[in-house]
Amino acid sequence: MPHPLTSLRLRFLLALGGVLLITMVGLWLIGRLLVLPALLEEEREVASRELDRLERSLTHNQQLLMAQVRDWAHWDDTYAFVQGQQPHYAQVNFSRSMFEDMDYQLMVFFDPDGNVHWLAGIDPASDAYHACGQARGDCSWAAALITSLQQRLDDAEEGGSEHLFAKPWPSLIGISPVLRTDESGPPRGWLAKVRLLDAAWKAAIHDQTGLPIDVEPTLDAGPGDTHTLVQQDGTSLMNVSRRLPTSQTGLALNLTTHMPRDAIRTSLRTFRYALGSAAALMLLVIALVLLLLERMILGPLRDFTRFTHSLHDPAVTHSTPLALLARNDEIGTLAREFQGLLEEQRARTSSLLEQASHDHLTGLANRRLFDARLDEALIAAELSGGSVAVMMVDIDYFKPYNDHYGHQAGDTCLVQVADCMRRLADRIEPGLRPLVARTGGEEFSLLLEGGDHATAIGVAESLRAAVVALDIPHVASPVGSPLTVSIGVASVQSPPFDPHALMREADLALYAAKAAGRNHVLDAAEEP
Ligand SMILES: Nc1nc2c(ncn2[C@@H]2O[C@H](COP(=O)(O)OP(=O)(O)OP(=O)(O)O)[C@@H](O)[C@H]2O)c(=O)[nH]1
Repeated sequence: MPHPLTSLRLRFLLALGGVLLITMVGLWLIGRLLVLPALLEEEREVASRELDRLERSLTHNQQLLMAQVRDWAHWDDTYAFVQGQQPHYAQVNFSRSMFEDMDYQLMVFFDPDGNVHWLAGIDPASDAYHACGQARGDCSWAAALITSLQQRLDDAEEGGSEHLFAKPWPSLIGISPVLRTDESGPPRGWLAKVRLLDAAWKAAIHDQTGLPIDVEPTLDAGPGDTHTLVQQDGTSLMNVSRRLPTSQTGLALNLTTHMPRDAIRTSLRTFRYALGSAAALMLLVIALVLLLLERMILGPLRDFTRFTHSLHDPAVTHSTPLALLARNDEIGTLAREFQGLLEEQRARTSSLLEQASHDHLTGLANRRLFDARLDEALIAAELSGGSVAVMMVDIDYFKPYNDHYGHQAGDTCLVQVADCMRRLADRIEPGLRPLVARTGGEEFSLLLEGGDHATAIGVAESLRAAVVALDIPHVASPVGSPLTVSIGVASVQSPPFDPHALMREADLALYAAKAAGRNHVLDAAEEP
């Protein structure tokens, strides 16, 4: 069994875990380096578009103011008023409520020399409405603003001029020359109207656009919009500002709004959700892959390993599990190849065992096998109280046979005698487990397990007669043709169950049989 740390399962788990990690890091990097910057860029673009909207609102307000200025300035009554006529003009047309309704902070009529002819407005500090002939006394709050206006009177052509002021207050300005109603001249002075970009104006813009707005004086216009992230009441907001140039040199207005970051938060949440889902999906896939790996590869490999391991036990003779052999995949091919090799190996082993234990000429058991079986039989007999009989069979005068008929014929003769012994053994009761062996050149032995002495003598006699019956000519035999054998018989049925002693007895009996004139069967008891 492989070490748990080197097992395929763990290595696959680590490899798939690595893939998951790399994928998640890759996705995270994609989110960080590509998605997030793109979302931020889009958020900035949206913020800039909102600023565009606010700027358009401001411009629209400016144009509206300008149109109102022109309406008033191109009017016969105004034309007369700035020339000192129309004594009730101011009283009839101007009041605090009119200023409030029209969102005017200040209206100033200038004479053709640029001097103030008349003015009216609401002091932003005291919120008091005053109308005056000069920017003094109750109207002194407007003096600085009027000075700025006077510097721009010359810019106002027939159609008038629009201005954005940063100081003294952020304000929209409209200036128009005073003409008759039919817009004929000559101009008799100027009319200027001022609308402050104050809290009321900001609230109105907020209502119109849905965007909070702030306008602050600042130094000079800067390039592009600036975006900053701020936390307000625990909520992340994006502040976006744009510097608008004013008519006042070196001064600008900072137009600012802030927007909730809902869109980017939603997108990021969606991205994180997608990331989490991808991770969960990959985990599921990994679990599934491991499960399939276990079922399709690791499980069968384990079965295979268990089987190959069991082959170390020589008693195991079964073949590769059928489930493995039946597979159509690579493991099936491996199992079939292995089974083929196993069968070849077993056949080779069996052939080697056969060669090692049998005589190649006659096919009978050889001495090694005979001795092994004799040892087993004696042990079994000793344990069970049984008996064992052996007989030694020797062809009479075989040397003369060889000399007379030749070695080849001698071989044939040996095979004939061996076959005769085999046939006889086949007829012996199987319970005696007869074993015929070629134990020497022209010497054979027969083992009977459990046969008593009389049975052994009977078998030996039958064998001697059977060889005679073969009628193999042996004209060179001193005892005369046909070929004969001499047999010595020995048996044991009580201790000691010694194989050497038993074989020596059989040998002595054989010697006695030969001495008795050959073609004889003698047992140990009958030896001289
Ligand atoms: N053809 C052949 N002869 C063999 C083989 N093995 C042994 N022999 C011969 O068997 C003969 C045995 O001769 P001996 O031991 O003198 O015995 P014997 O001539 O049979 O005499 P006794 O046994 O006393 O009857 C020898 O000539 C061996 O060469 C064999 O495999 N083939």
